[in-house]
Amino acid sequence: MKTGIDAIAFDVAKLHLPIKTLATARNIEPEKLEKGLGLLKMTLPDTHQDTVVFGANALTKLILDNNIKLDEIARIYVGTESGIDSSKPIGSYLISLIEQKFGENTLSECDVVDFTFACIGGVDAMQNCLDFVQLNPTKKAIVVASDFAKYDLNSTGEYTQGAGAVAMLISSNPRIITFENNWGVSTKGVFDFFKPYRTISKQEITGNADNDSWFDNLESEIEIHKDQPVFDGQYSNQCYMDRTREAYFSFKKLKNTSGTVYDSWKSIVMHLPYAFQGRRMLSEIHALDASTAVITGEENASEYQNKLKEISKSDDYKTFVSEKLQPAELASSLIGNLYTGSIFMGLLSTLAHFYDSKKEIADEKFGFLAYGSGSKSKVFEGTIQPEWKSAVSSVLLFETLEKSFEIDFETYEKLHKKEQKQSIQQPKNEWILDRIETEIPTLIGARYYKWVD
Ligand SMILES: CC(C)(COP(=O)([O-])OP(=O)([O-])OC[C@H]1O[C@@H](n2cnc3c(N)ncnc32)[C@H](O)[C@@H]1OP(=O)([O-])[O-])[C@@H](O)C(=O)NCCC(=O)NCCSC(=O)C[C@@](C)(O)CC(=O)[O-]
Repeated sequence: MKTGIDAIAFDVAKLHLPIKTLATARNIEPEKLEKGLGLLKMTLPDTHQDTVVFGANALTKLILDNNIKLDEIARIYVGTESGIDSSKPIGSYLISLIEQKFGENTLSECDVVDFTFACIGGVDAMQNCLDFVQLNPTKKAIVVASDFAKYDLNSTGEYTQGAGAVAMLISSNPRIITFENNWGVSTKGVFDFFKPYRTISKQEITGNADNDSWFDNLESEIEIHKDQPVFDGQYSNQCYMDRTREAYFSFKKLKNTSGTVYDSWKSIVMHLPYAFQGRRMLSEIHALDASTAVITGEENASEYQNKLKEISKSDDYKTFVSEKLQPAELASSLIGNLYTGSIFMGLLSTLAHFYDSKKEIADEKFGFLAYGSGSKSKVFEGTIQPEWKSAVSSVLLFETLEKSFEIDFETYEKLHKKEQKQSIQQPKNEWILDRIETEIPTLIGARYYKWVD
């Protein structure tokens, strides 16, 4: 029995800062960001938006565009690394918002949970839902991948920021893509990128050592939460390359083939923290799995790196990139990193590209290379289904991204520092964060959302 993605919808932050504006303000050559990393815009949440809002908007679109009957949905599994609570999952918020709009108890028998493993949590949620549908072919599941990729000002991650969500209906006999049950996996516990609990000593804040209560905090250390990660950019690239290579060859072993795996893939969809990450990282796999050996593994470290550089500049590799990788990069250049949603946005970008250019891709195989810091990679493949075009015709990806609203650098910094209190754009036909409780002791921090027509 076939299982896979039957329908897909997205919601991306509607504000953007042109990368050129950021480059100029930060004294970086714009060509480095545009031509070196493939960045054109970075999207940013408005003051009324957060991870719940993006997830709920994508989920609402998925339900409305595809006339989904909520009593058929057995589970909604969320991939996110931008949780807003250490106990209550984003999934719990999504249930209450969808019931607010579609009727009380419409999802009361639906199983929900969040999956967190940096950018790969959405793929973990999907794999789990595929297994579930395989066991329960009459049931359907929804996967929502929602995140806000926020980095410190002036950091090397700053130009890769982005925000939004992708929602997908997982079913048997799906219209868009079916997945085979071969999952190459590579895992290693590392600190390439993470969001630790951080503390500041109360003494540093108050200037005295007596540990008096400070805003009801009795502990001598004050915990702070930051959306921005602690990370080592170049090391994270190395971990990405190592895990992806290992998962790719583990996948090849599962397929029990001696042929070049990527040759059987029409398109390759990778986790893209920025548009050109895939093309910058894949030259090694391209060489190692080539039908005629280009690198032997006998080279010393610097010879090996030089050879990879040479390969990445070769005509053969450039053709490989433009044929197999570029369609997935298109949306990423206009959005930035979506963390868990990035790989699914890459799929949507590829589908929208072939749809807009009127190319038939039914029965073609797509390869997926997922990565999450911390670190884990999963490599798997899927086959595009005959009804893919009708299933994506209402998605209007590039048309929607074109309408994004440009902001200036000053507004960007105010939003980043949370100094901007008023919405930049009036919300319409979407969820908004209405308020956060500050008074009632048993509800402190509770977040309330509402739909705006
Ligand atoms: C990714 C890095 C490290 C990049 O770091 P960087 O310092 O911005 O850039 P770089 O120096 O590594 O590379 C710039 C490229 O631009 C080129 N260049 C230079 N000047 C010019 C010019 N004038 N004209 C044209 N090209 C130019 C230059 O040659 C080079 O291209 P290459 O040849 O090496 O491919 C940085 O952006 C960063 O720290 N990002 C945050 C972390 C990150 O995204 N890591 C990626 C892997 S980890 C991951 O994907 C997981 C993640 C991050 O999504 C989190 C999760 O899992 O939750």
